[in-house]
Amino acid sequence: MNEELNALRDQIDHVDKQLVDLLAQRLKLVAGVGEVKSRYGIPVYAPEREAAMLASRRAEAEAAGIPADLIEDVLRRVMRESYSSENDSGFKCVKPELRRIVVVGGQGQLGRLFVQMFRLSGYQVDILEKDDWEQADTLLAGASVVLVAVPIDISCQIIDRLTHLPADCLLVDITSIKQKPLQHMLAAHKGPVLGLHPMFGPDVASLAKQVIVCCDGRGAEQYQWLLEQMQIWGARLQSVTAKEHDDAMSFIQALRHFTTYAYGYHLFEEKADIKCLLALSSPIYRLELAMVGRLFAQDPALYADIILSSEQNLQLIRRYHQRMGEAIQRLEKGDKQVFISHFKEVAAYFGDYAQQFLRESKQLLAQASDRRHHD
Ligand SMILES: NC(=O)c1ccc[n+]([C@@H]2O[C@H](COP(=O)([O-])OP(=O)(O)OC[C@H]3O[C@@H](n4cnc5c(N)ncnc54)[C@H](O)[C@@H]3O)[C@@H](O)[C@H]2O)c1
Ligand SMILES: O=C(O)C(=O)C[C@]1(C(=O)O)C=C[C@@H](O)C=C1
Repeated sequence: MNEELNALRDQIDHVDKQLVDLLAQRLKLVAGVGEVKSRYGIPVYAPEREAAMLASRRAEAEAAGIPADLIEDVLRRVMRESYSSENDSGFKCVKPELRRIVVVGGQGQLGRLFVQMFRLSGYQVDILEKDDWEQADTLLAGASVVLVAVPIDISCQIIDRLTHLPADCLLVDITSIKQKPLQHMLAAHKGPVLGLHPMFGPDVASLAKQVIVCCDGRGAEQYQWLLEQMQIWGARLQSVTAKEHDDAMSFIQALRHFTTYAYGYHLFEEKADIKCLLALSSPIYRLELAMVGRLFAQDPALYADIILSSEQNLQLIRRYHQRMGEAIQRLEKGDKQVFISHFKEVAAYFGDYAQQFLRESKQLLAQASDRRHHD
């Protein structure tokens, strides 16, 4: 029996090796695509091409009697590799006549990423770090763009110092909040102003598909090139007002980070045994625990700054706390029907999204499960 099994396994090894060769061939072709795209300034991420390609491969898979989802999963993972490989050829420089770009805080986590992307696109970039302010006047006098990438709590203070930029210089920031920094930028500088919020952390391998929120300050025609440049990097731009941004971030960041922190704090106070919880977890609980645990692997100052950035955030958190109390009171009544009817009201609010989220999370869980191993 073992021999029979071994013979089949040998053949599987052989096929898998062919897969490795095919993937190597594919990545080589993708490197060629990256080179062409870099020359002509074509965006890394090509959603229409992906959709057409996936549709054809799915149909072929079905015809060959294998699940269409299998080839789609494989190709999506392969294309993730394409995005980072296409960074290697650099990017077309949309505005080669630009003088220098100064990134204030350019050695920080996110500042460094922007410095790298600008340099990969052929721009001259200077970094202004915390001990460099003596040379600031010289650096800033020759700048065409100043990008502020300092910690949130000092962002406005730093912006207030940028009062002597060249009149045509573009002033940009990447602070995680937008109304206050944008007001300060408009007050400090009379030229073009743009607020950005990259919706990703420093660990992304590529900007393909990553969202960057853009909030207009002034002089849209003078910063249009930067939007084009970021699209070439593969980013998806979302233009909103600074208020719309901050209102949404109260939910997406402040409330989310707070509830995650509170959940971790609760586990700690309850002395919950993480090892045991993990051993007995379903994939969804493991994923939830991972979402909580990953917060505590990161910089507490960033989270403190985000949550404390506005009174509006604290008010939202207080209302959440109050609603938890109300939900507990309903439970304490011990009336199952009350719970069910309230649950249905909330489900109606989610509407079709509830089903969509169920489908999406199923796929995520299947992928998380692939990565599981005995530990
Ligand atoms: N890290 C993220 O995931 C993330 C995501 C989106 C937006 N942001 C925003 O990016 C900005 C920077 O965040 P980060 O995580 O890169 O922080 P960071 O602490 O890693 O980097 C900040 C940099 O600013 C420098 N700095 C501090 N004081 C300075 C001064 N007086 N003058 C010049 N430079 C100074 C620091 O030396 C450091 O290199 C913040 O506004 C944050 O809201 C961060
Ligand atoms: O065809 C392209 O434009 C590519 O960049 C190649 C490729 C791929 O790996 O197939 C990668 C990224 C694009 O979003 C689409 C397809």
